[in-house]
Amino acid sequence: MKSAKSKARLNEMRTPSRSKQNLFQGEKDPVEVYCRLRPMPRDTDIPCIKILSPTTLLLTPPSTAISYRNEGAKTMKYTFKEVFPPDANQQDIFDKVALPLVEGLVKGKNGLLFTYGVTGSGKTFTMTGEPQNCGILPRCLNVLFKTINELQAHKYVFKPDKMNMFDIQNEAEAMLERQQELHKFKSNRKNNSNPNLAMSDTEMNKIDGLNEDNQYAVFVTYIEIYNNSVFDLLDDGPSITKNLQSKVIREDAASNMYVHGVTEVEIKSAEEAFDAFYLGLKRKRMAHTTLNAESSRSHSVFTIRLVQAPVDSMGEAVIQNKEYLSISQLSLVDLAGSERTNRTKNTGQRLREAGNINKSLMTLRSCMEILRENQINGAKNKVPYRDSKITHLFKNYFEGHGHVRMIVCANLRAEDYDETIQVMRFAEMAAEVEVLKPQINNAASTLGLMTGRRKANRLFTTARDNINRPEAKDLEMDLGLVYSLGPDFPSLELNSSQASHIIKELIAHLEMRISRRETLKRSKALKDEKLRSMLLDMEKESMDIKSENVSLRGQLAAAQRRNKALEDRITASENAALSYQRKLSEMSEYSSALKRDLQEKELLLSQNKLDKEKQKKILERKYHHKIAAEHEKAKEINSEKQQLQNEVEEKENRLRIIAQALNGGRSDNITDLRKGTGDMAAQTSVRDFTPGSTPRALPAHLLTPFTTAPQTRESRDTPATSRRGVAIANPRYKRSLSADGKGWVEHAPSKIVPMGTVMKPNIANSKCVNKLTNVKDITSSKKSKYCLVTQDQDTDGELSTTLYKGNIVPTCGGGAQVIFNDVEMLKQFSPTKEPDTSRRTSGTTCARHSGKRRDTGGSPPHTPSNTNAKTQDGGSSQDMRLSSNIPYLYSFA
Ligand SMILES: Nc1ncnc2c1ncn2[C@@H]1O[C@H](COP(=O)(O)OP(=O)(O)OP(=O)(O)O)[C@@H](O)[C@H]1O
Repeated sequence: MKSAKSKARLNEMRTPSRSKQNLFQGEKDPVEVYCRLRPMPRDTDIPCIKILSPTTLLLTPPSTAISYRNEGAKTMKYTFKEVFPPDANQQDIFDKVALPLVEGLVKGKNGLLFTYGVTGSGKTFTMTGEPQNCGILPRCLNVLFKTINELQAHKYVFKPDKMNMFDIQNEAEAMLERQQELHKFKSNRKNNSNPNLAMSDTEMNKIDGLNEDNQYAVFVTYIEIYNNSVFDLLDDGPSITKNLQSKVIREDAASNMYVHGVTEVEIKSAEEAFDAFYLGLKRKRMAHTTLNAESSRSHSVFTIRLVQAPVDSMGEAVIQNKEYLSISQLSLVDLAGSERTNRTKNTGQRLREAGNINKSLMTLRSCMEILRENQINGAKNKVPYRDSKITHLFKNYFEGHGHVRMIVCANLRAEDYDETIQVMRFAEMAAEVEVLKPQINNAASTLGLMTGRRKANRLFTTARDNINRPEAKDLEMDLGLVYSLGPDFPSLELNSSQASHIIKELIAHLEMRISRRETLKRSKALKDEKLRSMLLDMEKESMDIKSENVSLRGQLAAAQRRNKALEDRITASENAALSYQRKLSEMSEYSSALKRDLQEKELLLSQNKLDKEKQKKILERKYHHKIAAEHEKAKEINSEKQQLQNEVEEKENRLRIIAQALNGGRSDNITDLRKGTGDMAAQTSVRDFTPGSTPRALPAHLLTPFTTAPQTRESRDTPATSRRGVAIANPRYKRSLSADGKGWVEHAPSKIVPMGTVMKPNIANSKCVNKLTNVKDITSSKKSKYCLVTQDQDTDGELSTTLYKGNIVPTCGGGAQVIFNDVEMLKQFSPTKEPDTSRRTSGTTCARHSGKRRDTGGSPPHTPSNTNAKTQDGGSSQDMRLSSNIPYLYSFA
């Protein structure tokens, strides 16, 4: 119930249309209006159009639309010749809308196709298309050239006369112009091609029903109507954006409208046509609006004119008569988008553009309306074609003869509803306008020329060429009249009584003809048989060839596949090689940078080397000087040493004399010595020599540090103020050597080097101590000898053990003192070392130095460990760390 109601309401709302009777009266055709819906730009968009059937649309106003406010939610239904859904492809649209127009074009009919719709609804997409998805225009050119391909006249045979008509030139004139053009082309070659617009040859089929007895030529013009001025897009002059002259629209002798002085280019192939189109496209004014980033702001008109003229009876050259020319044209129009200026928010130039666009579309609309009214009511209202350039130019289509088709492009989305509804109304109204059916001008038929003459001529030429070929020499050919039955009939006039002989003659003639006919029949039958068998052979051969062809095709396809694979591999390897080359060049750059670095560093290095050599030479020179100086000094020292040695020897001799004197009690000797030695005698203390001990000569350097002042017997009893802390030995308390037990106190280092490596004396009846902490060790009556053991490494790296031996003498304070009187050195030389001849004695040398010293308070002797010697009566301890190996006196006061 509800659906019936709404259906009734829909019917009510449909705009008034004329009855079918009116539409198809007489020799007129209505304007055919198609609708193409473009896919919605965003998934979130809400549609306002629904496809009810392949020809009908339903529009529902959204609540935001102006018409919703005025009329409420009234749905509108619109009918078209066909509705193309959003997923319709370009080929479908071309086949259904444009192909019939191209067919009409080759048959001499005019056609007009325009796209109409709001901005961004897909007009340009439909007309031009996109790379790899061509629109109507490239497809029209493609199919046209595929159709007329071999039937084209040579270039410049037809030449525009600048007044919308054409002249016909003979072959010589045309050739001259071609040569001139070739010359110009070479010097001024430009490439405007856009390969993306070109289509593959296999995509299009050719049109059937072409008059093959005509020669054809294609001319194109491409104009733009911008701000109601006409501009030539194929003009090779100054750039379209600079100071371009607008063109005027004129009427030619046949009352056809045309753009005066427009560049009309003769095109010989689809590629040339694309070049021309692309050149024009580049020049088209494009501007951005807020609605569409690439919106065209002008109407563009691409016109294809096809000129055709019949060939002569020989089927070769065009008949040189303009009257037989047939000119048909197909105009493909991409109208600028209609838009609501308050919605686009355009200002200034853009606002003016929009105003002009809308005005021209409005004029188109009112022209259509008035035309329709005139056609319906028979009124003769003036149609305002001249109000706008676009309507002015297409006046002929509406008043003259031609097919007019329109594609209405529409957006499904609700936000475009208000504009879309206007477009739909215009489309509905345009569909009711009628145009006269185009007439076919077949001037050639009035010439009385046979049809198919061109083909016949071609076949004849081919056959003649074949006969002249050398391989056709042996071919059996019957080029004369094959089936003649003999001479002409004798006279059959029976005008006398002897006519019977005429009858006999006739009978004989007829019999002869009959027999000849029989012969011919037999020969024909034979020939037929021969031909049949020949045909059979040929058929067989053809079958063989076909099967061979199939297998060859298979092989070819396989080879092509292989080739393709190889090509792919080659491309891949080329790419890889390229990348390797890049890497190689990078590496070589890097290596050359490294080499440069290396060279710089080598340079620096050699510089440094030179500097060092220089310094070395300087140092060597200095060193030589120093060595020489050292030699000099050594010589001096040696001589000094020699002198000193002499002195020491002399002193030793004196000391020996003193010792002898002491032992022998010869005081006179002492006196002599004192007299003789002066200071030297005073430096040596006689009291330090223990009776019974073996006097030994101490080296001078061991003696000197302890003898700072001459000592006398008196001064021995009273210690010098500087030696106040040191106990004085009291010879009265001295134990006799024979009485004591000759026990040894052996003061050895705590860390003794293992016996295997260092010499160590074996002292019998000894007590070994590492530290002298207990005074009883030396004051006990059993120990009268003291031996201090040190182990050390000499300057040659040899280890030696030194024994400092002495007697323990009790002091008057109850303590004890040690008087060193012997030094024993045990050394072991390594056989691998360079022997020191001065010291070596069959592998082991014992150096023994003896001497007696009286402690004079000098530096304490060296001990292998830190030794604190405490005095017996609790006196202060003494640090005995030493810096030399010289034996001293231990004193325990
Ligand atoms: N049927 C379609 N399928 C896919 N994309 C489309 C279709 N129609 C239009 N488009 C896309 O929509 C955009 C606008 O289309 P187009 O430029 O053809 O609009 P227009 O009506 O010519 O605009 P204007 O009037 O401003 O020139 C383009 O990017 C185009 O690719």
